[in-house]
Amino acid sequence: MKISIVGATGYTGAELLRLLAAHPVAEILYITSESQPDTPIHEIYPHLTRFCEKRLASLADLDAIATESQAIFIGLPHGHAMEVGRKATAINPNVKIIDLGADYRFKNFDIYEQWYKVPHTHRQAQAVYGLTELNRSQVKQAGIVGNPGCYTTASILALAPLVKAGLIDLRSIIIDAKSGVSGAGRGLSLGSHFTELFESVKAYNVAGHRHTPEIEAVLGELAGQELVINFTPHLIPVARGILSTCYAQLQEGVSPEAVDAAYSSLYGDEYFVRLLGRGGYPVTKNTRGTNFCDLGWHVDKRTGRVIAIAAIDNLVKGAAGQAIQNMNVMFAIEERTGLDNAPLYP
Ligand SMILES: NC(=O)C1=CN([C@@H]2O[C@H](COP(=O)(O)OP(=O)(O)OC[C@H]3O[C@@H](n4cnc5c(N)ncnc54)[C@H](OP(=O)(O)O)[C@@H]3O)[C@@H](O)[C@H]2O)C=CC1
Ligand SMILES: CC(=O)N[C@@H](CCC(=O)OP(=O)(O)O)C(=O)O
Repeated sequence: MKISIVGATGYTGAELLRLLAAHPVAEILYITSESQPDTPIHEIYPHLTRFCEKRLASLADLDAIATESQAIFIGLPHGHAMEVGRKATAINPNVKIIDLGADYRFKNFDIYEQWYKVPHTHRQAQAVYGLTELNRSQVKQAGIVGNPGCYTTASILALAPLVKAGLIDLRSIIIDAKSGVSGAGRGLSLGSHFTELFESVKAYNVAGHRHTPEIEAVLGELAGQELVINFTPHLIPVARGILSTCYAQLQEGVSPEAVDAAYSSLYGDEYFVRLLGRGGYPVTKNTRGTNFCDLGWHVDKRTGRVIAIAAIDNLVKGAAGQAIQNMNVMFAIEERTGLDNAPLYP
């Protein structure tokens, strides 16, 4: 399996390199950076010393990258990935693309343009949304995968069983989610400054975060009808981890056992979804550095609401891990390959 990573100097690129170092089948051909070409990657990320000491190439090498690779992971800001995807697939129509950003996540390009404020220049209707547990059979056939966002992975996994089984009022969904700061990438900004973050928690992009239309599109497809949600993200002073707490009104007469059955039926056989059951409390630390999503749910008899909670590592199940899970599925490699490590604890 010959693969390359475009945008290897970002946090998701570095996490791909960390995880792929333990992948017995993937051979990394090219890794790229536009700001630091020719630099050995372990000089930028010393934790990769002995695991990946490759010198960075750049997009000037895209002809060779596209021709020689079977798959290209793209870890670039939105708007840039689709240009790389467009050029790479023109050079080699057989190369598979796994984009970690938003450019291939939407079937409705108007919604993408409305929320991301850039024109969509590679409109591939056949691109597959890479939430592996929900779309495995399509991922298997895909040439291009749009890997989901981090908040969306946790929130959709928490709500999908309830939506799919028709157990909740679709107009009542509220998602309250918290993310570690690596979710914002490696670039410097005032918001990710230690003194701004430490000993503090804040909400941001209330009623306007870009993961809102992504969650609505996927849950709407599962429900077979359009829906709208409230989604409020929060920044917390940790490096990794997302905790997504999701609320919805249960339909009249839905029993707690019916809620339990919806979760077991969708995820009972899923290795990377660990069901903590009714009354379970997922903890981000238990998923740290791994591709697991831990799920627990509660039924509040007083309010008639169900509260579903998901914990993931934003850089793994929320990005690089799920991207490798998708690569494994696309190339008929056992799905856990390179991803079956225990969490670092405490
Ligand atoms: N961080 C997270 O938890 C998650 C991130 N994502 C998405 O994955 C993608 C990568 O995120 P992340 O790794 O966090 O981002 P970073 O900001 O950490 O890294 C961005 C990467 O893109 C490159 N880059 C930046 N600007 C340009 C440009 N104009 N042209 C070409 N390359 C550029 C940088 O390379 P260099 O400067 O060396 O050229 C770097 O390798 C984004 O789309 C993000 O939204 C998705 C899920 C989770
Ligand atoms: C903490 C933080 O800033 N998180 C990022 C989401 C990261 C992610 O999943 O990004 P994309 O969907 O854009 O690929 C944010 O809120 O924009």
